Amino acid sequence: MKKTGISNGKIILIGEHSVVYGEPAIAIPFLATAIETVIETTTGPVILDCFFYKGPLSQAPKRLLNLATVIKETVKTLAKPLENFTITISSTIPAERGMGSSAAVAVATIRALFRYFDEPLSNTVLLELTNISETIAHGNPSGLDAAMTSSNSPLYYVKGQEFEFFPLNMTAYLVVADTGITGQTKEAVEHIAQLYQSAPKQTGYLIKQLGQLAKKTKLAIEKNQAITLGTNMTQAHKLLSSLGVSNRELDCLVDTALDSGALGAKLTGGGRGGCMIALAKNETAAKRLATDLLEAGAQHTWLYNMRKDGYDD
Ligand SMILES: C[C@@](O)(CCO)CC(=O)[O-]
Repeated sequence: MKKTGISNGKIILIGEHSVVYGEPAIAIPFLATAIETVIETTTGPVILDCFFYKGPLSQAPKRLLNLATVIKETVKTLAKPLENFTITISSTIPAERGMGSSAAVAVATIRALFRYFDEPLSNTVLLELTNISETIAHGNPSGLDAAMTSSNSPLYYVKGQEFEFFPLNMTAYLVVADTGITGQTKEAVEHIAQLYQSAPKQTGYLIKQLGQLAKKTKLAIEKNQAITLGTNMTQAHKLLSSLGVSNRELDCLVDTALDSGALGAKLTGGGRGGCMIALAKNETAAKRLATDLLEAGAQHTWLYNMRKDGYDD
C-alpha cells in the first residue's frame, strides 16, 4: 500500500514576529513550492527517506528531531504500531528560508500518515500535531506557519482566534528573492523575546507598530491599493530591522528592490537570512526587479501574480 500527503510553502506578507505576541499577520500560500510525503508498506522498523537522511527513524539525526517527534506523536494519536512502513519526503520548498518548510514537512507527513491508516484528520488535530514539531523547531510558534502551509487561501491570522481567509485580488506582483543564506528563525524569535525582557517599552512599541501595519495592510488589499501595500511593507522591514532580525544581505536586497522601482520591499519569515519580498506594479516591473535582485546576489527569484492568487514564472 502507498499513500500520499501534500502541503505548500508560505509567504508572510506582513506581521512576522509580532504575530507571536498576539498581533495580526497576513500570509499567503506559496504554491510554487510544495512538499510531498509518501508512506509505503515495508517490513521492519520505520525507515525515513528525506533530504538530510535515509535510514531507520530511530536513528534520525538531531536536526530532524521535530520531524521524528511528529511522526511518533501522530502514530501514537492513531494508536498504530510504529513499524512496517517507509516515509519518503520530497520538497521544493527551500529549507530554512522563511517559507515554512519545517511546518510544511510536518503537515504533509501527518496527512500522509492519516491517509495511510485510513483515518479522518480534522484541521484541529492537524494543527495541534504540526505545532508539536514547530515548538521543537522554533521554541514559541505563533501557529501561523502551520495554518498557512496547510491551506491554499490567503489568511489574516491572529494567534488563538478563528482563521480569517480572504481573497488577495490585487493588481500587483510580488518578487520573492532568496538570499541563499539559511534563516535563523529560532534565534530570531529568541532574540526578540530577550529584547522584550531587557527593553519592554521600546520592543512592545515596535511590535504594536507592526500590528497596526498588518491591520492597515488588510484594508489596502481589500481596496486594491498596491502603493499603500508597498509603503507598509517597507515600513515593516524598517521595524523588523530595528528589532534586530534583518541582516546585511536582506537589507542589501531590500535597498536594491527599492532602487529598482519596487513599490515596497521587506524580509519575509523569521529573518536573519532566508527570503525577502518586493512588490511590483506589473509583470514587466517584476521581471526587471527579479533581474536586478539576482545581479545584487539573490540566489533565486520567483514571481507571484497577486491577481491570480497563485504564481507565474
Ligand atoms: C517569525 C515567525 O513569526 C514566522 C516564521 O515563519 C514565527 C512564528 O510566527 O511562529
